[in-house]
Amino acid sequence: MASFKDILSYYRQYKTIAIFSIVASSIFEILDLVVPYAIGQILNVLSNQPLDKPIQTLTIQIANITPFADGKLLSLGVLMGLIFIVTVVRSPIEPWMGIWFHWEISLRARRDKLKQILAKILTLPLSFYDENNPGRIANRIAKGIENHTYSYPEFAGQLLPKLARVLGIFVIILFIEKWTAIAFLISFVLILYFGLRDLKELIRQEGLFDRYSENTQSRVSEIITNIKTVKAFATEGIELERQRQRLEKEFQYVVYRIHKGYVDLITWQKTVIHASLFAVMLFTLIATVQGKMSIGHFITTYTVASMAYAELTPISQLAEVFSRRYSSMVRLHDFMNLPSGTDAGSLHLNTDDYSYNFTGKVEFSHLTFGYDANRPVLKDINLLIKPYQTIALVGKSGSGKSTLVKLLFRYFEPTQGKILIDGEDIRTLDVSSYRRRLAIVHQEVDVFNGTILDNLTYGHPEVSFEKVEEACRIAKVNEFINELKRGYYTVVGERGVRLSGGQRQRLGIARALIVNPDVLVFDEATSSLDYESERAIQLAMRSILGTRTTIIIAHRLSTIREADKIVVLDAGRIVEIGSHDELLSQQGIYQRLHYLQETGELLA
Ligand SMILES: Nc1ncnc2c1ncn2[C@@H]1O[C@H](COP(=O)(O)OP(=O)(O)OP(=O)(O)O)[C@@H](O)[C@H]1O
Repeated sequence: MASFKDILSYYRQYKTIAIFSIVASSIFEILDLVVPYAIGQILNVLSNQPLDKPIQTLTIQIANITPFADGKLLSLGVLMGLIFIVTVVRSPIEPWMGIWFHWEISLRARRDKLKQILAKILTLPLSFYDENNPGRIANRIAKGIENHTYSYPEFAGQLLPKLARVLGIFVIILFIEKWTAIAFLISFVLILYFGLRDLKELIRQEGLFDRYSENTQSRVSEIITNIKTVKAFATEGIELERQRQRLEKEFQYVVYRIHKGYVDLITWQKTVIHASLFAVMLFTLIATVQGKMSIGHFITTYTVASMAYAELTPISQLAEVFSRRYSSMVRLHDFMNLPSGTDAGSLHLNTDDYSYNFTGKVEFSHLTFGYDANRPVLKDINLLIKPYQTIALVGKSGSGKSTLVKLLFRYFEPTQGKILIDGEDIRTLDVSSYRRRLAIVHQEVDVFNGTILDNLTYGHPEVSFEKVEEACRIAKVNEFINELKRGYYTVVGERGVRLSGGQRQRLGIARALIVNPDVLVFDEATSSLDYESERAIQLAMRSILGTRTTIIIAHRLSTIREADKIVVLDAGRIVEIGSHDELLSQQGIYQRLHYLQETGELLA
C-alpha cells in the first residue's frame, strides 16, 4: 500500500523550487511577528521603559551613520521603519515568492501526473479492466488528482509556514520570559500530539469510507453503461432504492463516525487553546503587576501567544482537510504502483525500430492457458495456419475461441507452449510492432468521437486517401458514407451521428484493412447483425479472403463455409479440423451444429 512518502514523491521533480518557496513563505510568516514586537517596544518608549538590547544597538548604529541624534524620536522612527519594511515593502514581494510557486508547482505536477496516469492506463493488463469498471477507475483518478492539486498549496503555503511562525513565536517568548515559553511549548506539543493521534484514526475511517464510496460511484457508472438493460427490465425503482440505501449508510458513517470525530477534536482543541491563552494572560499580568515584566513585554507576549494559539485553529483545520483527502491520494498512488501488464505496448510515437513483415504463417504449438493458472481454458492446442489461409474457429460458448485470439494478440502469456509467427516465438518480438501487423474486427466496433475519416485511419493516420477509399469499397463502407451529407467528414461517436451496428461493423473492417495487416481476425463480426447487414459483411469478408491470413470466430456457420480449415473447439481442446465438407461427413460436433442451424432441430 502507498504511503505519505508516495504523496511527497508526487512533487519530487520540483524539490528545489518547493524548498525555496516554502522557506520564503515561512520567513514571511515569521516577519509578521516583528509587528507585535515593535508595538511592544513602542509602548516601552512611550511609557519611558527600557528598550530591548537589539533595538537599542540598532538605534545607536543608525544614530552613528545618520545626522539624527539617539533619543526617543529616533527609537520610534527605527521601530516604525521596521514595521514599514515587514508590512508595506514585503507586500508586493510575498505573492510572487510564495503563492505563485505553490500553485505553479501544483499545476505542473498535475500536468505531469495526468500524462503518467494515461501511460499507466495504456499499459495496465487487460485483466485489470475486466475487474474494474471505468467509473471506478475514473473516479479514483479524478479524486486523487484533485486532492493532490489543492493540497500542495495549502500544505506548502500555509501549514508549514504557520508551523514555522509558531516556532518563531516560541523564540520571541523565550527571549522575553523563559517559563512562559516552556509552558507555551508544552501546551502546544500536547495539543498537536493528541490532535494528530485522533487524526490518524480519522484517516483510517476515511480510508474505509473512501472504498465504500468508490463502490457507490462505480454502481452509478454501471447503471449509465447498462442503462438499456435497466430500462428494459424496468428496474429503475430497484436501482434507486438500492442506491438510496447505500447513500444512507454512507451518510450515517460519514456524519456519525467521521464528521463527529472531527467536531470532537475541534471542541477539545478550542477549549484547551483558550484555557492556555487565559493562563498566559494571567501569569504575564501577575509578572507585570509585580514589576518583573515591562508593559511592552506584557503586550508583546500576550499578542504573540494569542497569534500562536490562533494559528492552532487553521493548522488543525488544514490537517483535518489533509486527512480527509489523504486516503484518496494514497489510492491514486496504489493505482500508479500497479505493475504494468506483460501485454503493454510501446508508448513511444516513433516505433519504427522494429518493422516486421510477415507472410502470415501462424503456429500454435502445445499451447495451454488459463486465466486462473489452475483452471486451463485452452489445453494443448496445436494448429498450423499457412500464409493467406482462412481459418474458422467454431465451438460452444466458453470453448476458448476468443481466448485463443487474445493470446495471439499477446494480451496474455501462455501458461505452456508457444505461438509462432513465420517461425518466430511472438514473445521475442517487439509487442507494438508485432501488433501493428495484426488487425481485429470485434463484434462491438469501438467508435471514437471524431469524423468517419479519423475513425477509419485510427491505426494508420498517415495513409493516403486512395487507400482509405479502396478499403471502404471492399468493406462496403462507401455505400453509407455516400449518403451522408458531409461524407468522410461526418462527425460520429459521442457527439455525432449514430452509426448502426452493421455500419459500425463495416467501418471496423475498413479500419482493419487500412493498416494492411498480415493476419486479420474477425471476432464474431456478424453475429449481432440483421440478415441484410450480415450479407453485406459476408460479401466484404469474401473479397478479403485469400489476400492475407484470416481467422474468423463465428457462431453462424453460414459465414465460414468457404474457410480453408474449420477448427472445432470444445472445452479448450481442438476436437475436429477440416473443411466444411470434410467435417460434415464426420459425425461430430460440427455436423450437429450445422444441422441445428440449418433446420433448427437437434440431431439425436
Ligand atoms: N477475462 C477473463 N477472466 C477469467 N476468465 C475468463 C476471461 N475471459 C474468458 N474467461 C473464461 O474462459 C473460458 C473461455 O472463454 P472465451 O471467451 O475464450 O470463450 P469463447 O469460445 O470465445 O466464448 P463465446 O463464444 O461465448 O465468446 C470461459 O470459461 C470464460 O468464462
